[in-house]
Amino acid sequence: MDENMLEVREAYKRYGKTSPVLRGLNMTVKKGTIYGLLGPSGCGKTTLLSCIVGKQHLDCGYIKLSITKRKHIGYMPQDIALFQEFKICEIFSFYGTLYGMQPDRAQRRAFELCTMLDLPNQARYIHSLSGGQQRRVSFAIALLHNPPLLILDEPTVGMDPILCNTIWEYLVKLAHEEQKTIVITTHYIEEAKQSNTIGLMRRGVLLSEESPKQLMESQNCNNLEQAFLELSQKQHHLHQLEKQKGIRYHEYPTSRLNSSPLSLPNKEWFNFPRFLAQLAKNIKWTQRNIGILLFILVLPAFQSYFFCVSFGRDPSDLPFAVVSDELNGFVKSCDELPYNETYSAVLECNIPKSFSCQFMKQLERKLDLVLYEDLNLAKKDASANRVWGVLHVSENFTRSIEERISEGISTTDVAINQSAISVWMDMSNFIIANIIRRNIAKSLIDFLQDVMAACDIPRKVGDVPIRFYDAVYGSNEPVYRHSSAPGFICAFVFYFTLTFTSGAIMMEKMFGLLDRITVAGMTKMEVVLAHLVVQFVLMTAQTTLMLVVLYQFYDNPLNGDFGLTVSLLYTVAIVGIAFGYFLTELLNEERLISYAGIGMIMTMFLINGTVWPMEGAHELLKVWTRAFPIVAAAESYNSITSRGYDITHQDVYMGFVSCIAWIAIFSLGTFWITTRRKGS
Ligand SMILES: Nc1ncnc2c1ncn2[C@@H]1O[C@H](COP(=O)(O)OP(=O)(O)OP(=O)(O)O)[C@@H](O)[C@H]1O
Repeated sequence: MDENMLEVREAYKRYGKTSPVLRGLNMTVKKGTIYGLLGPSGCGKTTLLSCIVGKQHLDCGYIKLSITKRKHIGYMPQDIALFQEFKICEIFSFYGTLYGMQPDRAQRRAFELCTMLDLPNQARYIHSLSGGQQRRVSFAIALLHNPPLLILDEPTVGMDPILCNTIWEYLVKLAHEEQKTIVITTHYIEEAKQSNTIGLMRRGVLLSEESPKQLMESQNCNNLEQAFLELSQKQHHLHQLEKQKGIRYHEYPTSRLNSSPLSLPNKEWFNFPRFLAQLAKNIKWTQRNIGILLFILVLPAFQSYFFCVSFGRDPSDLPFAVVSDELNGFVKSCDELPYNETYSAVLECNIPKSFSCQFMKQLERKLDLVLYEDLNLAKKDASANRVWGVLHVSENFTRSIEERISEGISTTDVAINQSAISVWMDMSNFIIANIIRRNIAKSLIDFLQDVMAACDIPRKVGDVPIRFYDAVYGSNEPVYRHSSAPGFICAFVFYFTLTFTSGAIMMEKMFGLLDRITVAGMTKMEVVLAHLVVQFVLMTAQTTLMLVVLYQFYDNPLNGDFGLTVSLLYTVAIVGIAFGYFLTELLNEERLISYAGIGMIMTMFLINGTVWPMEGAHELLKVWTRAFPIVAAAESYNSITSRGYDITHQDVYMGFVSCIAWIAIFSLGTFWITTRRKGS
């Protein structure tokens, strides 16, 4: 092994249940040599390199490296994998810190590489560079710390031939003069001639592993392409023969006895400079995407504002038809009624105009009354959705009301019928229908009290015989918004942190950035902590704005301890972050994560009491609904803010317990999927 930098033995690898990509591959790379790995597209070169640098695990077999630290590898992935919002110099400084280089050394080395690779001014942003220039920056990063082992996945794709030549000359110099070991994949077979060894890969195995000269001699060819063709044909014929004879060499092994991860575990789980570099990178990204930042900051405040001004307020300007036969054929409106007389022989009622007008006066405070003369026309308009309903008052309404008061139980059936107000309503909207019904009933009670007063009877005689004392919690005139606010606030805090976390992680994952920085030595812990710092600052700003809107500008109840309220919101935010990480590991696709996030928040709104109280849910749902993320937290938030409970109350601490349990579940889930993924 002393002579060898890298050994791969009996390597098997497949993705899911598909046919294996690596089928018992063996590879040996000597120290101080260039190893050109050639093969057709899809033969498994990138998969093999990913296993060598530790991005993935083999299913079976092992990889032996004679280096001891991850940072001894210089890795250039196939994807460009660069932070687009960074300047060239900032990228070098970032990777310099990851590799543990002194800033001035990193700068000097960056300058050398930029000159050699003919890169533009280091103050240029990555996104302003051409594809080829970005590839060269990516190549320079792999060389930055002058590592003993270079793993380069197609570094020369799309490059100018002169530059390719310069790069190969440089690689040859590195291998021969500085004893660096280089494993390089390329599609340009001819350029690989400069390698010391060529590995020809096809169908997941190496067909040969020789120097270019030996390879051409052994295949009796005078160029590498022909040699590769010869070997491929031999492999094909052998494969056909084996198939005919029913021999199945290189099948995926049923046991995983030899499977082993890369022999370079990252022992240092946390390194402060690396953490700072990642944090500075996150801050820079946030600063350079100021539009997104402002959107993230202001959106919750806007949502809170819209919630306060639109949610739970009584619908107004609802048109409602009134047909009063007391007026019909006589006058057009109550204003035109000329008289003021009593009809009762017993009572001396001082009736201002008529009782139907008195009732309408109460009702028009709540509804937009439209007077009709014809009942059928009013009903037609209700059917045509022009009014929310029709209210009909009979011709003898005032007289029959008086009779009901004066005659009591001797009131005639005719008077009882004529004193009843008839209503036909559009009940298609549950909330509006119930509010109209409530308003009619309330107006009727107020009207009856007016009648009592008009007839010189104490007002309270017309009162409903029930007395509501001061509310134990909340107000005597409950506002729907107040009871929905806890569910709304908790769901939004959860959702915002979830989207920000998954967005940030996916952005790094999608372009291969996360893999690259991980290979360069960054640990998951450093990535997570750096993200958490930015997330907490943003979350604090978001929550502050949200709370100001909800509690300073609008009168939502805040009766409990403010510190406890904020602590609960932070706990909810951590659930959102944990769920964000979980989704990014589970789904690995931005679109699916968005669907999952939206599905989650919709479900929350349905079951956490925002739209309807949990107590109204089906019995079976009621049993487990509190176990759902954020539902117990919303209940806890309500108990703190509306009832003023403290942490010792079960309703309050169960919110925290539920959140902590979900944080643990999502974190363990993330950990489990991460470890499984590497192996698949
Ligand atoms: N993450 C993945 N999930 C499922 N299949 C994958 C994944 N990555 C690669 N593959 C499949 O594995 C096979 C080998 O892919 P790989 O990228 O290793 O080939 P390659 O030789 O590097 O190809 P190229 O030269 O085009 O880059 C391909 O069939 C590819 O579709």
